[in-house]
Amino acid sequence: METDRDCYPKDFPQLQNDTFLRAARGEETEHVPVWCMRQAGRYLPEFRESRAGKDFFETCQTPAACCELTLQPLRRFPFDAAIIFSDILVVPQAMGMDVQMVAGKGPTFPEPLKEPEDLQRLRVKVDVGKELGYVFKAITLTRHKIEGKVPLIGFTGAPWTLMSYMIEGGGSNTHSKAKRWLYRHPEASHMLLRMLTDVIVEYLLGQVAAGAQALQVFESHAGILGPVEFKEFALPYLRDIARRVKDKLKEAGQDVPMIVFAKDGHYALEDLSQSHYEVVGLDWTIDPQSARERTGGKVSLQGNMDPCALYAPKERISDIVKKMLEGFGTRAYIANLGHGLYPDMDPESVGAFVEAVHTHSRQMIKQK
Ligand SMILES: Cc1c2[nH]c(c1CCC(=O)O)Cc1[nH]c(c(CCC(=O)O)c1C)Cc1[nH]c(c(CCC(=O)O)c1C)Cc1[nH]c(c(C)c1CCC(=O)O)C2
Repeated sequence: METDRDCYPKDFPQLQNDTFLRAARGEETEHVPVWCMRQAGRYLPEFRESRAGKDFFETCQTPAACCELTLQPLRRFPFDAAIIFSDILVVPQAMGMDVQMVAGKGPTFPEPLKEPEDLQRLRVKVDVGKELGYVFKAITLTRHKIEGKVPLIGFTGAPWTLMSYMIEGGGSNTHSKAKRWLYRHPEASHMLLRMLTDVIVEYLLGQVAAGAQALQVFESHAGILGPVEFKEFALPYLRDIARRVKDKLKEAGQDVPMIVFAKDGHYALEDLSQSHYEVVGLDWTIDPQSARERTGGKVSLQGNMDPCALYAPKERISDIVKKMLEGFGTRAYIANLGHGLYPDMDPESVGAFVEAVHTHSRQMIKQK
C-alpha cells in the first residue's frame, strides 16, 4: 500500500549496491554491473498480466503501476540498476500534443507537426511539475519501494528523437518528413529543438529532485542523421542538456551520472565522449575495443550485446558475454544490450546474460 511517507522525496532507504554508480564514474568495482534497456517489458509474463487491457499512457500516469512494473524484473534477476517505467513520448504530451499507443502499430500522433506554423500549437511555457508530476511521483514511490537494492535511473528522449516523432507522427523507415524540416526549415527546426531542450532540462532536474540516481538520454534516431546533420541538429542540444543539468545539480551539491545513448550514432563517438556525459551507451554495431580507442578512456561505456544474441543457447550467450567483457575490459564499463529487449525473448536467457556478466567479470577482476 502507498503511504504518505512514500510520496516524499526524502528518507529514502540506504543504497546497498552502488556498483552501477561506481562504474559510471570509472571507479573500481568487484563485478561489472549490468542492466537491460526495456528490462520492464513484454517479455515478462507478469508485465503482460499487469498491463492487460490497460491503456499504455494511462499506465504511465499511474505511479503505483509504474513502480510495480519497474520492480518486476528485479524480483527475477540480480540487475545492478532499475530504470523507471515510463516513455520518452510523455514530453511531447506535456508540450500539448496528443499521443496514443496503438496496438500493433506503436506510438501514434493523430495530429503531427506538418509546417513551422504548427509550432504555435505547442505550449509556450510548459509547467513541468504540473504536466509531468506523475513521473516524479512514480520515481519517488519507486525509490521507497526499491528499498535501496539498486540505483534508480530516470530518462528522457533527446530533442532530435522527439522532434522526429512529433513530425512523423509515429514510427517511420525513412524519417523523410522530419528530415525535410532540417533541410527546408532549419530555423524552425532549431526553434523546436530549443523548446524541447528547455523542457527536457527541467524534466531531468525534476526527476533527480524526485529521487532519480542516474539519468539516461535516448537519442534513438541518431542513425537517421549523418555526421554533418548530427553535429548541427543533435549534438549541440545533447551537450546543452548535460551542461545545464550538471550546472544546476552542482549548485545544489549533487552529482548524478548521465548516460547518452545515440543509437547507430557510432560516427559521432568521439564527439559524444566529449559532451559532458559520464557514460556513452553503445549499440551492437560497434566493436568494444574500437569504442574504447575512439573514446580515449575519457568516459565509461555501456552496452552493447546484440539483443538477438539472447536467442542463442545459454552456453553461447555466456561465450558472447565473455568476449564482450574482454573487449571492453572490466573497469569503467556497464554491461547492457545494444538496444531494448524484444517481447518474444525468453526471460531465462535474460537471466543467463546477467549471470554470465557477473560470473565472468568477477573472475577477470580477481585475476587482475
Ligand atoms: C523510441 C522510444 C520509445 N520509448 C522509449 C524509447 C527510447 C528507447 C528505444 O530506442 O527503444 C523509452 C522507453 N519506453 C519504455 C521504457 C521503460 C523502461 C525500460 O526500459 O524498461 C523506456 C526507457 C517502456 C515501454 N514503451 C513501450 C513499451 C511496450 C508497450 C506496452 O507495454 O504496451 C514499453 C514497455 C511502447 C513504445 N514506446 C516507444 C516505442 C517505439 C514503443 C514500442 C511500441 C510497440 O512495440 O508496440 C517510444
